[in-house]
Amino acid sequence: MSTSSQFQPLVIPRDSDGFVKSFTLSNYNCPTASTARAFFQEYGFVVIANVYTPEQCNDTISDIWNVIESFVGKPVQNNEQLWNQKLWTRTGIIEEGIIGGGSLWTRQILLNRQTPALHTAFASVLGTENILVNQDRYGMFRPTKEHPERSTMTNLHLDMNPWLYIDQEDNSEQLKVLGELNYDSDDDWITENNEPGCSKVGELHVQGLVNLADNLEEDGGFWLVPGFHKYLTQWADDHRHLSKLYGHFDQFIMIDREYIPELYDAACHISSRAGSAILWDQRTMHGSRANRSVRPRYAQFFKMFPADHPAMTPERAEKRRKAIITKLQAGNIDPATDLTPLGRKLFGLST
Ligand SMILES: O=C(O)CCC(=O)C(=O)O
Repeated sequence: MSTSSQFQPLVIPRDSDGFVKSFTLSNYNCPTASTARAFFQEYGFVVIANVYTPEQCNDTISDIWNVIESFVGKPVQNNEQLWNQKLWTRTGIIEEGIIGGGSLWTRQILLNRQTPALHTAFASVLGTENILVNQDRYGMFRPTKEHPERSTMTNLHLDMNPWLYIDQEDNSEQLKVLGELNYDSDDDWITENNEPGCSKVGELHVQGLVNLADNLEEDGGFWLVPGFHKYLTQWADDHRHLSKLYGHFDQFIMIDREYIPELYDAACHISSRAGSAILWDQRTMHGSRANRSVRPRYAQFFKMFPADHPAMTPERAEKRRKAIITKLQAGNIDPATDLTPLGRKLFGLST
């Protein structure tokens, strides 16, 4: 008989419009940053408001459509009839509403990564301003109210392997995987995201997204099990039988409702306003709900991590730097003039 205690999901504070409580940060040292960090530690996530300006949200939505139209090969933004399954299979991971297969490298997606308020949000939660930004993709969920077949898959997952996380004695596997990255494939950037090391070392890993339009529960999008980050090690130990469904070294674990109905019942949609960032602890069971509304859901995904992480050897940092410079050039971005000093640091081009 299991002696483990039962997980009690937390109730999330919301405002009168149904949006989850958010924090506005003026800088890394402001008193609200400590309050936001305490909220993150308690709930496993935090919403930071006003990270992108309304103009930046609109420009980024336009960029998402440019990317979609480049994938499908014709203009579709203004004709919803064309947002059909046949065309959409060309846009990325259609079941999860992800635009792009590996990471994306447009001018807008790259320049967004040097947004000072985004840096402040991650720095406040990570407890250091000396951080690097990853390279990732966009999310776009088509409206489904009149087209249920366009729905994404409501899912819960972890961008890590919870059983490796609790069973490993040290971070040697993480150091090996990250040390072997050559950054010659767009998928390498996703591999970089999903190596949190082991529970005994206990690093904090923080993922995030910015919602580009107001995002209510009926629009679908990001949801999570509040407070799960503190329960992950016990949960992984109690659910070892599920590990057989995955490869030993898999670092993306999506779990169907039939195996964890209690977590699907406990998961909450993190409704937030346009321009808000949602940051979450990588140990938190999370994913997305399907859209049920007449509005698209738009988002950009992130991870940031301390620049002085032991796995960032000089050799790896140099390969990463060269790969980013090549991509910046392809995106018509001159690091000297288009990136800010903060941007050059975040991209790992200067210390
Ligand atoms: O907001 C979403 O669409 C899901 C994001 C997510 O699960 C992730 O980035 O790991």
